[in-house]
Amino acid sequence: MAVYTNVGFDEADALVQRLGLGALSDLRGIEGGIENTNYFVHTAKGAYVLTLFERLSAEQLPYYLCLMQHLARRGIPVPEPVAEPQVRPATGADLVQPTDRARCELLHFVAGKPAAVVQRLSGRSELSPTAWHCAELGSLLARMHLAGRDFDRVQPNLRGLGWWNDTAPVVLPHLDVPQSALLRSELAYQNHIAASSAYKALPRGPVHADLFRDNVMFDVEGSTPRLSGVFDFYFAGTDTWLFDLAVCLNDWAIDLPTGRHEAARAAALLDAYQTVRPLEAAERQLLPAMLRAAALRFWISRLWDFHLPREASMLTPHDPTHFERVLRERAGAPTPLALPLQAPHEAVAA
Ligand SMILES: Nc1ncnc2c1ncn2[C@@H]1O[C@H](COP(=O)(O)OP(=O)(O)O)[C@@H](O)[C@H]1O
Ligand SMILES: N[C@@H](CCOP(=O)(O)O)C(=O)O
Repeated sequence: MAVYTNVGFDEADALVQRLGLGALSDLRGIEGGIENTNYFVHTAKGAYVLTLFERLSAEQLPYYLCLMQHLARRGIPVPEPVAEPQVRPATGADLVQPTDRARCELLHFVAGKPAAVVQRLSGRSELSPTAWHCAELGSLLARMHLAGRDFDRVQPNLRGLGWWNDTAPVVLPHLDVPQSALLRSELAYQNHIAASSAYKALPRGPVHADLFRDNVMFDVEGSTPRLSGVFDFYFAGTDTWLFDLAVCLNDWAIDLPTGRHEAARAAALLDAYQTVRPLEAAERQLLPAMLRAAALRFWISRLWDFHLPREASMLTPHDPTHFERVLRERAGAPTPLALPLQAPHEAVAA
């Protein structure tokens, strides 16, 4: 469980009442998660999740909360944040502008921390996905990318290349010689890729950037699992759609003990994605590089969380060696997927 900040019953009750959700009947710290403080909240009106943001600032949060609202309103199964009811002034003269109002309405403060209350999704995560689950995810991911095209806010992926470059020197002292060599060489490779014209041509928009198995829920209808929702948008940002796809492939379509690519699940995910949005030539070309980028991103963040842990009541950091293995696999097998990945005329040009 990651509970960095304890929230009292009365304080949570005051918040949900203010949001028009009725009286609080149950408040429980959530097991799982590493980034923020999360509680399951039950009120007279239903089931919600209260999140206290431990690292993100009140200035950064409207991007994530408004993105969730935007996607939910376009039919993507995303928990919609609960807005603060507006107190209407007697005259229209001092009404706030819609953008500012949206920012204030979705963001709350609890125990001195910025906080949000979102709908609780039904279902459960599937940690041993089949090709069927991967196809459900692939289709949802493509629909989510398309639904984000008219989202009007821009905020970079805060765990993107700049963060990797800044954080590598912080974790390097904790690594042995082969690990340091891998980290340095992969970072150099990713900086080279990011400067290429092929990379600059990649389509981009708001991406989830952390769509692991534990951030997706499935309901079972009869014997058929149906994706019921995706959550935890707090690593989202404006980035390439391909990076988002690579994050998913690296978590949903690998053999976990070895980190090796698993062909049937990867094909199911990719086919379902491409049924909704076919990949462009530059994306097919750079998929192997983005699979490496996605492995590097989570290797660095896991190293950082592991070697520089934060204070929490209970916290189980994720194993960094997993993504070291995935990265070695990806770097050693540059075209693991059944796609025409690199036509001769599409070589990466710096
Ligand atoms: N909207 C939601 N609906 C249902 N369960 C949720 C929701 N948000 C979070 N959870 C539960 O809380 C856990 C931790 O949430 P997560 O967002 O992954 O935390 P963190 O951002 O701290 O890593 C999840 O594994 C899930 O069980
Ligand atoms: N998914 C990341 C870490 C972020 O944790 P989450 O619980 O917020 O998804 C990882 O596995 O390293």
